Amino acid sequence: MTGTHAAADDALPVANGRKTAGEVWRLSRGHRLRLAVVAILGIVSTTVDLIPPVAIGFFIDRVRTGTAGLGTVLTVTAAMALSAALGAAGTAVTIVLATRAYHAILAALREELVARALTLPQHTVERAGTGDLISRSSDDVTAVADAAPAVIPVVTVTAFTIVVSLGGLAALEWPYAVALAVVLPVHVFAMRWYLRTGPRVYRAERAAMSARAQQIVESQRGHATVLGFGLGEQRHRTVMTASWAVAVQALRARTVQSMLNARLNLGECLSLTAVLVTGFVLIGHGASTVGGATTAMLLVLRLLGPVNQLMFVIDTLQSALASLNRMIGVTTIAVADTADEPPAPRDPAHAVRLEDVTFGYGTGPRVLEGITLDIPTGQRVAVVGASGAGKSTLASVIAGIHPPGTGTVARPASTVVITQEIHVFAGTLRDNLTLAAPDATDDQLRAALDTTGAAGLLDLLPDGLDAVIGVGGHPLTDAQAQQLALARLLLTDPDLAILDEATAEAGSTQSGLLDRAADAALAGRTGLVIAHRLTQAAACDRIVVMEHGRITESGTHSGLIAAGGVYAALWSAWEAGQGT
Ligand SMILES: Nc1ncnc2c1ncn2[C@@H]1O[C@H](COP(=O)(O)OP(=O)(O)OP(=O)(O)O)[C@@H](O)[C@H]1O
Repeated sequence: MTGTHAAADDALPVANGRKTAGEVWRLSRGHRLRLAVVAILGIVSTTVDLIPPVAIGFFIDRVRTGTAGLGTVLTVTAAMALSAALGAAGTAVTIVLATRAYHAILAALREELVARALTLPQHTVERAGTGDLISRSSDDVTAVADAAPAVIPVVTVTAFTIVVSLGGLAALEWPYAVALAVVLPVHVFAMRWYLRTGPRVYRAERAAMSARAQQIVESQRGHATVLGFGLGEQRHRTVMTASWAVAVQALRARTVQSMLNARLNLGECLSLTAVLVTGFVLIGHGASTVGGATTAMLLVLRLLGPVNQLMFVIDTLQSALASLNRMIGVTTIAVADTADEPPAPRDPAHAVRLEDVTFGYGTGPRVLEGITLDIPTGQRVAVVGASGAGKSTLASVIAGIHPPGTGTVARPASTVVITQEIHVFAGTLRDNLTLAAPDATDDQLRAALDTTGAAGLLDLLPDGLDAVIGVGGHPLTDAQAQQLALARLLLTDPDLAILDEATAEAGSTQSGLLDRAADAALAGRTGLVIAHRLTQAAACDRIVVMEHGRITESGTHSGLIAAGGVYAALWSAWEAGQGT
């Protein structure tokens, strides 16, 4: 990947300045005519703005030589009024056009970012942390959009004012331009120092914000676990530490800003002094008039105002650029990096085939070791084992969510996984179902709900399929959400269905209902069920037992009971537990 770097091994990439410039140029296609009009209007309105300093100098000289009359006053006043009106109108139009182009380009970038984020494989997002991606598509987009009102007027006006004012100063008397050129390096050094220091500080601030978002998202996502294990205090401390890191980085950023102010004040003082002394010497030698020196001072003031303003918005600009680099970092992740491993060629009689598969998360230890598994088409296999044995990881590797470390995985192209984390999208019940099958008719949607035992949901919701569910709508219970997911599975009609603890959350009254729903959803297709309740496993064609990342037993329920191994022991414990 070129033009981007990852802040840490697992972090999403961040584009460098060159890459960002290239991407912005590409996204500006379609707006270039508008940008050209911005440039022309900007130059013209800034040139018109030069009239007042020249008119004031002219007026002072007339007064000093006693040649000023009512005509001079009227001419100067009219020129200044005309310049103010034309300059203001031209500048306003320039800013409006520039702002429109800015937001149009940002909207295009945001669309690309969201489209890319939605196609990133889960393992890439998990490695980087969901918070990082969320922060880039929320905090960073906001930072870039919020920068517009402050940055656009200043950057557009300043850029043109600098060019035009410098030209005007040189045309007046070259020593003025030379005097300014001598002290200009102070501004340049201030700018260079800031450009060197600012992005680093702002990047660190944004990274700290990402880390904080990640901690908050994890605490909320794992709410049940946090409560279950009494981790509230620990999570609170973790979020506080992450928040404090944001505060420290924000303080650093504001310190850098204050140091910039000090440098700007020094530059301003030196520039004005240099031009004032030059004017004094030139007037003394008869090379300039008092009016000319006044015009020069006014031009320098005109120039310094925008230069200082530019420095102040560079602060916002740097922050926005750091965010822009992070946004573009996501959009430019190479497709090859994100493409899931294609499933190995498969034998139609064997829906799933794993050969000597190993897997570990990131640089962590292996959690799957030497897994060889064959699931004939149409067979329903249950995976059982202790917590942490690797069942969910195996399901993810089979589903293609995580590519295997070594070994090969073959699976049907059409595979659907249902995990405990079922997302109900904010929208109608119909929207939530047609995600899986956009062309499904209402009858088909109702039939899917009926098959998964969720037809009663339609009676509960007065608007039926048009009822709004999810955030801001009718809340669904966990069991209803699972039925919805199973109905989506039915509508997708995949060759392989993987149910990872899909019914484990259910209470005892719901579990029978969900077992039947899962049974109906799996009917007639190859299934892999990560079973926590052994009755679910017992109903499968075959059971594989996992221990410490390995498959240690495999067989039918009765065969494994007869073998008297780990499964038999688990079953006895389960039966004993049910009896109490
Ligand atoms: N995203 C992850 N990053 C790092 N380690 C992980 C991740 N997910 C799981 N693990 C680790 O991998 C090992 C296997 O976890 P896995 O969730 O696959 O087990 P499991 O048998 O499904 O457990 P459970 O029944 O508790 O869900 C565990 O040691 C777990 O801590």
